[in-house]
Amino acid sequence: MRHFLSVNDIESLPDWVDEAITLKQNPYQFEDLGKRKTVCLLFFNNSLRTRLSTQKAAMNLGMEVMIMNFGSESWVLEYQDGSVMDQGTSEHIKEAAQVVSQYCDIVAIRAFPDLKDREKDEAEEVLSGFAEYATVPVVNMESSTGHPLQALADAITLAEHTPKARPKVVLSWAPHPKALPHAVANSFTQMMKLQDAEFIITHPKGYELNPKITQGCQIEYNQEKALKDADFVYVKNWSSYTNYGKVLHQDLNWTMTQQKLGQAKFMHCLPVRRNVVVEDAVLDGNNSLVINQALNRTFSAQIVLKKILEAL
Ligand SMILES: NCCC[C@H](NC(=O)CCC(=O)O)C(=O)O
Ligand SMILES: NC(=O)OP(=O)(O)O
Repeated sequence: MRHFLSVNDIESLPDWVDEAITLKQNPYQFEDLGKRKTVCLLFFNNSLRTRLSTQKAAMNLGMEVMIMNFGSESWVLEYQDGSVMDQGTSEHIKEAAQVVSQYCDIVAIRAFPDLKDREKDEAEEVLSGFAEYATVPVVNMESSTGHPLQALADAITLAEHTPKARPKVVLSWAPHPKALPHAVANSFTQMMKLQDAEFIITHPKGYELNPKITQGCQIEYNQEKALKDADFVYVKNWSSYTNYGKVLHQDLNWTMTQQKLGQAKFMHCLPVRRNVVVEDAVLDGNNSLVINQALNRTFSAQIVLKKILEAL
């Protein structure tokens, strides 16, 4: 079965990016491919872009779309094998995943981490549970550890705006009042490893990402040094990985400003906290690509759904 669970499920990043850019010119080219096919979007967490862009992508391919806020509207699921279900969980993932599969041809899932127990989050019980027991392909719409649809949209955006063959791309940590997941930063890093680019990650000490993911990446603790001559600056907050799920500090010296950005293009997956993560002048200026990134979410989802439909 052809699941799309992580950046590793992108067969060829340059080919998929090219295909997405072509599709963007003619989004209805494959409007018959999804005829009488249904995608079921299950949300355990909030969303604006992922929900609407994935729905739009499916509609462009002629698919039917069913959406459910699973976290608030369905039964609380059990994931443990062999558990005695006499506590708060009402239905096992084994039945739920098989049942959902009978109503659709593809199931897409958003399930964020709790950010309390690293081992539990890394086990990806929701996404992996569905991937194990569903009888249809599963798509990751942001899980505990990855957001591959976002990374693919970011690759499309980079390709559309790159000024040179080997751009300098900086992933810069930013302050945030809440403890946020590592998923976006993880998938962006994994995607950048597949690019011909000078890639640098910058963050305060203590905010190191999973070393398995950043292995081989340049890490620079001095933000100013990292940002020098950058072509693209991707800003994102994440909570500590080593001191798992903790907000160590909210140092506003790391907020992205127009002055720090210089001539570089600004990127962020959204939603973004204005004047905490990034100052107004950047978002309201000409170098912000955030709205383009959000548009490209449609085409990253459309490429993924198209590949899956073609393999059904
Ligand atoms: N899907 C894009 C980002 C989702 C999530 N951000 C958030 O939860 C921000 C919420 C807030 O700012 O209250 C994250 O960082 O992974
Ligand atoms: N970028 C992104 O995934 O946005 P939503 O959380 O609004 O879907």
